[in-house]
Amino acid sequence: MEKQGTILIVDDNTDVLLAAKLLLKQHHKKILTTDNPFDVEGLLNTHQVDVILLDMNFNRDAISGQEGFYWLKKIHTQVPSIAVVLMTAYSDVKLAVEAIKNGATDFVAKPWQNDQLLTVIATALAHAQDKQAINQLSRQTQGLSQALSQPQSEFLGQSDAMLQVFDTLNKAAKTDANILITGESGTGKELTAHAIHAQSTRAHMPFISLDMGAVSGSLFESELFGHKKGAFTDAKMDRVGRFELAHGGTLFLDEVGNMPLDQQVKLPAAIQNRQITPVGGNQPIDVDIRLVCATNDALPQSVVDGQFRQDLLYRINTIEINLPPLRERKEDIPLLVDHYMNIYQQKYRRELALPPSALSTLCEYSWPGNVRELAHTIERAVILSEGSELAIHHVLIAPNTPASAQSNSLLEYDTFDLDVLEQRAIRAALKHHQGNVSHAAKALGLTRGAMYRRLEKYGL
Ligand SMILES: Nc1ncnc2c1ncn2[C@@H]1O[C@H](COP(=O)(O)OP(=O)(O)OP(=O)(O)O)[C@@H](O)[C@H]1O
Repeated sequence: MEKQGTILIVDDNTDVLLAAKLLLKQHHKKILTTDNPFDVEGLLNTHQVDVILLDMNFNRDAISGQEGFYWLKKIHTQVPSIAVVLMTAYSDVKLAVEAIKNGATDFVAKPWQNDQLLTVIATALAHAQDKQAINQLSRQTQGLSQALSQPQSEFLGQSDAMLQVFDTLNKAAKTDANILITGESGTGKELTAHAIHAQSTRAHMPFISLDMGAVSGSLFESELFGHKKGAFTDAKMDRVGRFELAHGGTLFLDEVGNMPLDQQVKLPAAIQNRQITPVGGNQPIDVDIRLVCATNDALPQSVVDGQFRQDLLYRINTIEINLPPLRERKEDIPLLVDHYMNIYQQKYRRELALPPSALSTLCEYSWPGNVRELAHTIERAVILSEGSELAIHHVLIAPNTPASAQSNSLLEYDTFDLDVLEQRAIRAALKHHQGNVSHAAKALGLTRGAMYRRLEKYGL
């Protein structure tokens, strides 16, 4: 077995140091020794020590062990995850208990039994490694939750419809009410979910999201509630579900309308009771979450069609925020164009003026892909414009033609470029299905994943 761990032995008796070193070096990767506890601080600065075997008395006549406690405290202030095993020739149970109470991992009496010392050090090493792993995970989680809870971009709007959205959002964000966000693809549902989290009292806690459109049928329960090792063939170890990960924070279920009916059964009770049971487990776990869901499906209709449970809809839509399509709030277009021009001019180091004719073309266009499409259109225009003005005629396909004519242009074959034809088909399908990506993908014979890859590719 590969030797592991760096052990530091601190004892004023050099015979003890030598004996312990000879024994431990057969089992551990690196052994450091010092007879002077004042050296410890420097050693910890230069080495990644996992375990310290620390004498409790350094003055010949001292037998109280208080010195050991002093150094123990100092070491933990410097490196909290280090495991410290205290040793003394004057052992007694009281001292052992006090050592543990003061944060020692274990205690050995001198002279030691070799087997006993090896076991104590091996256990302390495992303990230290667990602590290091937990520290690393908690740092990761902190970083992740900070990154994830950052609003991805500014949330803009000046139309009456968007002012109404902001008003509802401000009122609802402060409560723990379940919120359902509806709207076509690209209208800003995910952005809204982030804004809710950022304005809630949970802002410093995790924002955990799950795209229900991307989870395969049999894995829903495990994704949401976690599973216990052995719960099913592939469950090789315990797994924490999204509900638990979001504890204290916000759980965002995107594309909630894509959840298969048979997988919806356990969700209403979990939401109602804020309690989940991992697959294969029998202990319910309390979870303190704020639930935000989003969909571009008309869920009441899905209920009528027998595709969505009514009790689930009632649980998730305490407050509903509907994001209107961009074509219904054209007053927002100049603001958004300005915003994305700033972003992309900075990104591509360009300085372009926006001619009034370009702005009016942008305002007249129907934006089936909503704000996402607008952002991508501006980005392409900034890259492709050759003069000192933003030129949009390259990037907006037949911008002034009405939507019906745009889809007919498919039949005219003014080009045989497959990419252009594919783009047009996707735009037409999105238009036809009011921006509903799932429905458009289905109509085009694509999976949602393949559809999203194409939307990304074409910047739609
Ligand atoms: N009001 C807005 N202000 C600024 N940017 C916006 C706004 N609305 C949407 N966006 C931007 O448009 C893009 C699409 O937004 P988002 O992903 O939130 O839409 P969505 O409704 O969740 O889409 P889908 O249903 O396809 O997942 C993002 O880059 C987002 O930052």
